[in-house]
Amino acid sequence: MSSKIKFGVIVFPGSNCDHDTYYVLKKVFAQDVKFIWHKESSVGDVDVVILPGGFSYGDYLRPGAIARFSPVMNDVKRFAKRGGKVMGICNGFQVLVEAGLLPGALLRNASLRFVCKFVYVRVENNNTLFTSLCENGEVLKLPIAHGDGNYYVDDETLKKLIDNGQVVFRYCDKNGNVIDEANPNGSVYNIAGIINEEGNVLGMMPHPERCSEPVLGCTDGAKIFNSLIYSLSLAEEFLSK
Ligand SMILES: NC(=O)CC[C@H](N)C(=O)O
Repeated sequence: MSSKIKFGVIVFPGSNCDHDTYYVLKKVFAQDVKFIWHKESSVGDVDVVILPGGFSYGDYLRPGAIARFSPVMNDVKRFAKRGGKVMGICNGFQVLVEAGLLPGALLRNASLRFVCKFVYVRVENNNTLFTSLCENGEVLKLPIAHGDGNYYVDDETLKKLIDNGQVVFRYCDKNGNVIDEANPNGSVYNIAGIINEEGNVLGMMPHPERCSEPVLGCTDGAKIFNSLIYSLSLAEEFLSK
């Protein structure tokens, strides 16, 4: 496996996981990473765009509702449309939904409280770029920290998401049982992460960048970044032959 994958981490005013994401990709996974200020008109020459966690525009109005108008978002849409890989983590997921790159909405947590803790999610589809090194049914332990993580989608779209394998992660207990008690925010169908129909845009509420090295007490997040890096490197190797 040859060259490095080029990541771009978008920085909105109020992003606060941009540096964690940059650090993890650069230092833990030894990939190429650059920050992309939200006022840029282009994401430039990158393989993957990451929309990081945080409180873009202070979560005013609704999380992600203002960030979606940032100039760079036009190019993120263009990039995604032509197959570019996009990953939204927490606030990034909220921005992707507001921008219409993923279906549904992220509502206030059912508890009306900010929830910050480790949760378990079950991998529902390992046939994605982001989960290729996971098993179907595998349980990952990941941290969440959000006030608006309550994923909502109408019944018809939910059925489509399920039928198409677009539900990638669901909140579960540590044995992989998807139960109400394991749902930290009231998300419909215990959804913690989804992918678009084309398979190149992923949004997830948990933070893999906060649990990708042993010093942080958990390394399950690394499985997601490693899957992505592995999948893209394989594709690159294949195309170069
Ligand atoms: N960790 C984050 O990205 C926070 C997400 C978001 N602003 C919320 O509180 O819902």
